Amino acid sequence: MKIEVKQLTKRYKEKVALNQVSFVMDEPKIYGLLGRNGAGKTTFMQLLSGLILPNEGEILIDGETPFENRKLTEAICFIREGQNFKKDLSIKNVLVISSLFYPNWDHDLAERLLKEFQLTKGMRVKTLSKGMESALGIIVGLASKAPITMFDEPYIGLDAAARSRFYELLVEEYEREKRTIIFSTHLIDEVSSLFEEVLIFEDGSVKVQEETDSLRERCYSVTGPSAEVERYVSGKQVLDQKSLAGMSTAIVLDDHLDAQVEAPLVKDGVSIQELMIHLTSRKEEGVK
Ligand SMILES: Nc1ncnc2c1ncn2[C@@H]1O[C@H](COP(=O)(O)OP(=O)(O)OP(=O)(O)O)[C@@H](O)[C@H]1O
Repeated sequence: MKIEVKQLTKRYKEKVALNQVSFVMDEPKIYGLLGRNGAGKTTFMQLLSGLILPNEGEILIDGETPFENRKLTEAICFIREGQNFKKDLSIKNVLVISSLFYPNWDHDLAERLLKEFQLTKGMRVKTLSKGMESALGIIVGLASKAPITMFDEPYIGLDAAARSRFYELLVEEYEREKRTIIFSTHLIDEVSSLFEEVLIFEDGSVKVQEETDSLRERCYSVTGPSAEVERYVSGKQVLDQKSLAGMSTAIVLDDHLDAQVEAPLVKDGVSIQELMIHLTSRKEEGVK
C-alpha cells in the first residue's frame, strides 16, 4: 500500500508533535523509525492508524485517509509498547478478536508462535509479565498479516534471546510475504540490520529518509593528521569532529556514495545508531 504523508501537523496544546511533515512510503519494506524521545514517531504511527486526526495536512493510504475508514483500519495493525489488549481478556479471546478483525489473520502462525513464546490460551492479559504481554503483541502483529504492520518499541520486558527470535520471525514472515513493516526503536544497533529504509525524526520533523545501505555508505569516519582531515572534510557535512595531539577524527555525512579516502587518512564505518546520535544531538541546549 502506498503511504503519502503531506504537510502533516499535529499539535497538543502549544506542543507541536509533528510540524509540516511530508514523505512517501511507496512500497512494502521494513522501515525503521528512529529519533530521540518525543521526536514524533508514536504520533505519526497513531495518525497513520487513524486513531487521531491531524491539525493540518493529511495521510493518504492508497489515496484514502485512515480516520474512521474501516477498510483501511483492518489493513493496519499497530502494536505499541504495552496496553495493546484489555486486561480482563484471556489470550484465547485476544486471538479470536484479532482473527475477526484482520481479514488476513494467520491462525496457524498464531498457534505456532504461542508455543514458541510459551503462552497458553487460558492465561489472562492481567496475569502476564511485561515480557509475556510484549510477546502476545508480537504474535498478534505478525499473525495479523496486515499490509501495514507497525511495531512501536514492542519488546519491553522481553529478554535478549526472545528479542532476537522476534527479529528472526519478523524477517521470515516478511520474506514469505512482503508487507509494509514500520518499526520504531531505540535499540538501533540491535535492529538496524533489518531495516531497508530509515526515517530519522527530530523535533517533529523528518530529518533523513533513506535506504539503509546508502546511508551506511554515506556516513563514515575519517581519521588522520588534523590538517589532512580538515582538507578532506572541507565542503562536506561534518557531524562530529574530535582532535588530539595533531590527529583528528571527523564523522562525515557525504553527499556522494563510495567516497575514496587516500593515505594517510583512514576511512571507517559508522553505525546507524552513531549516525542518529550525531544527527540529533542537542549540544546547543547547553549541557554543562
Ligand atoms: N496525548 C498527548 N498529549 C500531550 N502531548 C503529547 C501527547 N502525545 C504526545 N505528546 C507530545 O508530542 C511530542 C511527540 O511525542 P511522541 O510520543 O510522538 O514521540 P516519540 O518520538 O514517539 O517519543 P518516544 O521515543 O519517547 O516514544 C512529545 O513532546 C510528547 O510530549
